[in-house]
Amino acid sequence: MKVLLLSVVEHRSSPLLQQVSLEELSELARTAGYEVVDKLVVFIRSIDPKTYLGIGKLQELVDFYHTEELDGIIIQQELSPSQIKSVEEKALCKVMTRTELILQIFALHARTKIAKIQVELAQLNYMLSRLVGKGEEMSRIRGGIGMRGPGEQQLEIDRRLLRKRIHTLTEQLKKAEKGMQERRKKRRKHQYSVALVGYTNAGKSSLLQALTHADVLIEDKLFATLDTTSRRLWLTDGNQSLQVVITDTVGFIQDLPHTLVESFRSTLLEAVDTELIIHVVNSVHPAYVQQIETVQKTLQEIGAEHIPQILCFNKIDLLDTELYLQLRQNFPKAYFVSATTKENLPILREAIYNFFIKREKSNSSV
Ligand SMILES: Nc1nc2c(ncn2[C@@H]2O[C@H](COP(=O)(O)OP(=O)(O)OP(=O)(O)O)[C@@H](O)[C@H]2O)c(=O)[nH]1
Ligand SMILES: [Mg+2]
Repeated sequence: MKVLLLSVVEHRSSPLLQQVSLEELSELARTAGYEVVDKLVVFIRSIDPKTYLGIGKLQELVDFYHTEELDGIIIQQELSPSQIKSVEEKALCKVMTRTELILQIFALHARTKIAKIQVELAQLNYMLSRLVGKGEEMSRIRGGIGMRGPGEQQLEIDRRLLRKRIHTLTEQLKKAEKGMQERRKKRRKHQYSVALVGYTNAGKSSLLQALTHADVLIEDKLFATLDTTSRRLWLTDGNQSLQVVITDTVGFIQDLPHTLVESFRSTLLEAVDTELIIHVVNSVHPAYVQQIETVQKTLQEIGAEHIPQILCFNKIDLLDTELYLQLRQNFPKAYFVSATTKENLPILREAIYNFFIKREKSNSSV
């Protein structure tokens, strides 16, 4: 499946960031199984209401890439349904937005019943929001008065069917979540808990495996993990020992589609409803600073910003010495580990241990 990737931007602001997010779009496309023939940033003076990127630019792309021979074009920006239709008519191939691509990956990777329901809900809500937009576009064309056209009647039917299915799924999800919460509560009783949180592909599952020898899915793909996995972790300082439950979670991404955040909110909240968060960072990613910000923002969005965090830079085996020293200087309180070589994992274990021991002491002294 051959695709062309486009990011259409109005200003020439921060070309580096444009490049990084295009690189991420490319990773997303690869994860979904597409072959990327080319990726480019298209600069425009202003958004064209009909085709978004403007008919001239579009024609250039169609001629240069023979888009009719491609399986699709994936666009970083959120085009309206009518803009997508216009581009499709001109390019003679399917056009998809980044949101749709992410939804597709989630659908591909969902394994448990609960994840499957959550993904379908997110997809349907996205479709519904697009249909609502379509209705508005239509009524604008009609000037707001007059008879209902056949197209609009169909829209009404589609909308009603979507809403019905959304309602059924929401009920199913509520039931499944309740069961999950109860099971987890039982498990968590009298147990210390930690969550591994971070940008997608940071190495959260690898760390869980390295720390607990759990058999979890690790892939060089975005959103490999959609279901939360919990494992036991034994920590000791030679005298005293304690058991901690450590949970792997779904990764975060910049501009995570709103409907996905909504659908996964309860799972995420459940997963991070712990005493401690280990925020895992891919230390060799060129945009690691933005990735840290995105994770903090998402934690805020789900109401988990108050939970104490340990910042943990992973993949240090790939870092050159200079960068490593620089990072250590910039983040003096952070931990620097490698899930692959297991470097510094004992120090991380010690930090987790100390966190709970300290808390225990302060609790008993109150
Ligand atoms: N060199 C190196 N590679 C690592 C390290 N940790 C993880 N990786 C690789 O990074 C990729 C992503 O690892 P995962 O553990 O699946 O990452 P994740 O954060 O769970 O990703 P998602 O579940 O997709 O959000 C895999 O190819 C791992 O082999 C590390 O310390 N060093
Ligand atoms: Mg994972």
